[in-house]
Amino acid sequence: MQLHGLTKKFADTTAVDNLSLDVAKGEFVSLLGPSGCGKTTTLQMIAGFVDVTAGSIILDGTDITFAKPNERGLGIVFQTYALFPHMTVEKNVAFGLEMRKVSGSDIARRVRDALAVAQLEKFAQRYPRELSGGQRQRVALARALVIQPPVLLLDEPLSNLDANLREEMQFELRRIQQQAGTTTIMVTHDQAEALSVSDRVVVMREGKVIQIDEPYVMYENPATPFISRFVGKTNTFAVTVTATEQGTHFDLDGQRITLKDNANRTSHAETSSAGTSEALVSVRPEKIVIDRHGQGRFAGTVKNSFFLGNLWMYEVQTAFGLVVVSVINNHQQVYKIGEDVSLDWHEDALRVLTAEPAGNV
Ligand SMILES: Nc1ncnc2c1ncn2[C@@H]1O[C@H](COP(=O)(O)OP(=O)(O)OP(=O)(O)O)[C@@H](O)[C@H]1O
Repeated sequence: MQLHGLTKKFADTTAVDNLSLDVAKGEFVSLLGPSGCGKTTTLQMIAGFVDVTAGSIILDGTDITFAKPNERGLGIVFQTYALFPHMTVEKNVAFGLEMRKVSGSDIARRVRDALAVAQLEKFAQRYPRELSGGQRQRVALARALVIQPPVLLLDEPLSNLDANLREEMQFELRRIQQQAGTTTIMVTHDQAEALSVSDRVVVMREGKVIQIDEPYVMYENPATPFISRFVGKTNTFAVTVTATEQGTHFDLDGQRITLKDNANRTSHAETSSAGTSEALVSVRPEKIVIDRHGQGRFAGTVKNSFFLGNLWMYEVQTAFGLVVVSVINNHQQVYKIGEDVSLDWHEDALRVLTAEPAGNV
């Protein structure tokens, strides 16, 4: 499916601004961004529920920009997955095929297959009220997949589930999608969900696409300070970067730090005649090494500690601000509030983010 310059204006709001995206067959793409960034409007335009102001939607070579929703044949699962309460799971899943006048024996076979993929066989004769939230969500998925849609649209499909179930269902969603091989576009504001299930993530902000990348690439190389904070947690420091023939460096707490070539994702930094530019340097909490024996280059004091089960998170006061450090809980590295520590990181861990205009970070 290709989206070309998709734009939606509501009176004085441009909800979606010139969005282009090419989704490959079988690919799982997530639209990720904060509330109001235009994700749902994009999905609604693809589904045909919202008219397009400009641009086009191409499905398997056919322009469907102005097709009615039911002519598009897309599978759709919304946050409130309205199952038919008076129908069994089996009947709910069969409904779309009956509407399409598929023959009885084909219906039975396809429903059986869809229930198997969603691991719902033993619930086939139950009613929705007799199922848990996660099971109901799997019925909604099976119902959407059974029609073998060319594209499956998911709008915050897991947001009604509680935290544990949600995480479990992320893996389920990925498994079911891969097994069915269905091209999928999902809307979410949850970055962990987007990273864990998608082949590629599209980050949107104020109607515009600001980065499209594979989850790992996006996490390692966020294009802007906004993305580095929105996708995962990070520490940022404002520094003055100097470019010389020998390389690029900046000073932090009396140390000269030379940047590796891979550190600079954004190339449009304004460089002054002295060869300096203002930049934000970022380093992820898990890439910082904390040490109580003074092995690191930067001195600090533990201000706060948070136990997260698999991780400890420490807030460490340094000369260049409060730094968040995460350490895997391996029973060895437990630091107390008030303890003096030192911090360091591998030079590969640094990323330089060009500062966005004031008020836009
Ligand atoms: N029917 C409408 N009329 C006017 N403005 C609208 C309409 N629908 C959406 N908008 C506006 O368009 C912008 C994008 O909304 P959209 O619902 O696509 O965002 P979103 O990223 O999906 O947010 P959320 O995560 O909160 O659902 C918002 O500023 C919203 O107020």
